[in-house]
Amino acid sequence: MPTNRTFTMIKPDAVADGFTGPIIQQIEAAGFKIIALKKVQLSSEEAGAFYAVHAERPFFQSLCDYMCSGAIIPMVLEKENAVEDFRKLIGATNPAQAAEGTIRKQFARSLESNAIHGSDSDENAAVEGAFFFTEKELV
Ligand SMILES: Nc1ncnc2c1ncn2[C@@H]1O[C@@H]2COP(=O)(O)O[C@H]2[C@H]1O
Repeated sequence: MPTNRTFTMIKPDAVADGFTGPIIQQIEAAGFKIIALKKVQLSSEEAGAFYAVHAERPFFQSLCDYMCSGAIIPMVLEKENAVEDFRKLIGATNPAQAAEGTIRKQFARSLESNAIHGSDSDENAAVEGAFFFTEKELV
């Protein structure tokens, strides 16, 4: 995946709360182009595989249960400096610490149910994008 791309997913709390439209609107208004988008529901195994890096963390099982509790909207986005700019747009992992105006500040419920994911590096963006989308879907 080119380095001007990042991976995101709108998480089950935000989809269930009806925030998909407003979140996508803010993403596009911030200059990100949507390269790929779909709606899926993860199995417990898929959630565990996606978050394998957190397997030893105390919140791992709860995170997997939450992530397969409802539909999610994975997307690949394109913009110059995509990874860094997108993490600024979504704000801190914990919405209580997220800056005013960020997506998590506006739409997240809690540290776990934090509305949206954003890749933390170009390398992880490529791996995470490939988890959900084929090469043909990422042209
Ligand atoms: N201390 C924590 N307790 C519960 N959930 C967490 C904690 N830290 C991170 N998470 C969740 O784990 C997720 C890892 O990916 P994200 O950074 O997108 O969002 C994170 C939260 O949803």
